[in-house]
Amino acid sequence: MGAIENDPFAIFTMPPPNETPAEKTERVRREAEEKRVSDRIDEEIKADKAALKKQKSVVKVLLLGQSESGKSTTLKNFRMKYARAAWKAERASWRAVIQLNLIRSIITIVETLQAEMDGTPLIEDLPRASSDTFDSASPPQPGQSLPYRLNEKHQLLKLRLGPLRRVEADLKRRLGAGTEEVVGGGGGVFGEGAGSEVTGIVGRGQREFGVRGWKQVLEGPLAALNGTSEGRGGSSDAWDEATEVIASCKEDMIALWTDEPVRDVLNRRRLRLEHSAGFFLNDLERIATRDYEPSDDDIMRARLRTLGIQEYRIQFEPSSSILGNVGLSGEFGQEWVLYDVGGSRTMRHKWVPYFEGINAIIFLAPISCFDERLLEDPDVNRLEDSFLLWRAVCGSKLLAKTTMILFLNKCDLLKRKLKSGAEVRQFLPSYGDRPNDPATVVKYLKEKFKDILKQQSPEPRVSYFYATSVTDTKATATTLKTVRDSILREHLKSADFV
Ligand SMILES: Nc1nc2c(ncn2[C@@H]2O[C@H](COP(=O)(O)OP(=O)(O)OP(=O)(O)O)[C@@H](O)[C@H]2O)c(=O)[nH]1
Ligand SMILES: [Mg+2]
Repeated sequence: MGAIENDPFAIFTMPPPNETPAEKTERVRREAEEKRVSDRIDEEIKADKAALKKQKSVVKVLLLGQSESGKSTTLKNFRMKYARAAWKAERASWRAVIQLNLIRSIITIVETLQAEMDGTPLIEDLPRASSDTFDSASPPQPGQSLPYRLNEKHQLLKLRLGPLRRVEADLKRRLGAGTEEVVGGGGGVFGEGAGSEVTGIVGRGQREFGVRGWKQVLEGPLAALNGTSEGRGGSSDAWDEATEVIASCKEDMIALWTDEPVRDVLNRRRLRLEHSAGFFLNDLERIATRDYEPSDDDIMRARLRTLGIQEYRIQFEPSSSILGNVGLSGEFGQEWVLYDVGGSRTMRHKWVPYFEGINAIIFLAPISCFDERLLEDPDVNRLEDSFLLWRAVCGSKLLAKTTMILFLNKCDLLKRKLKSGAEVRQFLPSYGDRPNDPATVVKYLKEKFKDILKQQSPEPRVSYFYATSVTDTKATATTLKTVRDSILREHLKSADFV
């Protein structure tokens, strides 16, 4: 059989009849060139396909929620469990952040005492929430009618704790360009119209410190500890000086924090430091020492506000993946990118560009703050803000197919708050006469969030709801394992190219 019978297309590639030797040479050269171009195109297509497959095989998760909802803490849990080496390398660097958190609390107390000594009037009740479903007025605080009894001892403590201000400035400088003081502002649930880069607040004597790039910040002190951070103007000696001053102030800090009249003043001024972020005053004995090393729990509780968007990569071990269970191998789904965002209103306009191509949203709704208001907008109840935000996220067309995971967070604080007498129905009238216990509150709020999801989702979608306290690393590890496997399972289902 000839070539044409074997290959019907051979007729198109056969040499022309009566081809001269020169024509043949030219034809062979041309065919070789065409093959080279064709092979290159094939290679490029193959590489593009591989890149697309790799890109599609990467799992992308976005952490959303208002400021102080626990997004960065959830990320820390992920990294502690699944990126152990990087987590360990950063551990020492968190010491500076925790020391700064501690000093901030002390300075807040000193300033509050000063206001009391100066006779500065109590902050008036802030305006009521505009919503008719929430009542943001604070209930009367215990101890409001107690007389204050501040004396020379308090003046003396204030004097002796003065050097902490210098340490605060030093720590801030040392933590570097990645951090800055922040204040509030910005309207709209996604902070629309808030074009400016952050900056502002904070009410009730609290001040906060933000971080534009965790890595920058954490590398700063670490480099300083290693004596290599000339750019940040510091040697480890100067670094140790901060620790030295803090250690030498330990007894005075304890005296201040455990003083009964001081507690009365804090109550009168409605300053509940033990409920606020970055609270370490009950750990002074352990932390205000020369050889303090942060524990995992300390790092979870450390507070550093996120500014902008932070991206973290986690490479899961093949053995720790569910891939084997579903009969898949290779690198599919092992690489994850987690995006941590700043949650205050001025920063929310930056979220939307990240919605595209996201596999799952982990939305943090702190449910203990049913009686609190947004720092950046004191007219808005924090729980109400979470409902509005959840509504907007669930209703986003870009996220129509995204798996939604809701963490009803800060359950530990909810328990403490309910135990101390705060009543949910006082702030959320629709709660009605239901029992004011944590289980009922969690159940009620979970249903509310579920209803919103159902109403707002453009099409039915996969969703999961968890009651969490993400500072509890052990319980969170279990939750994260379930979350990871659920996200991966959905990702595999949608992976039509595998
Ligand atoms: N007690 C308790 N504290 C929590 C919990 N979750 C977070 N926190 C603390 O709340 C503070 C704020 O948490 P972050 O994770 O920094 O909050 P965020 O959502 O990242 O806030 P932004 O970066 O401002 O958007 C930290 O000091 C945490 O340790 C929780 O479940 N229980
Ligand atoms: Mg954060």
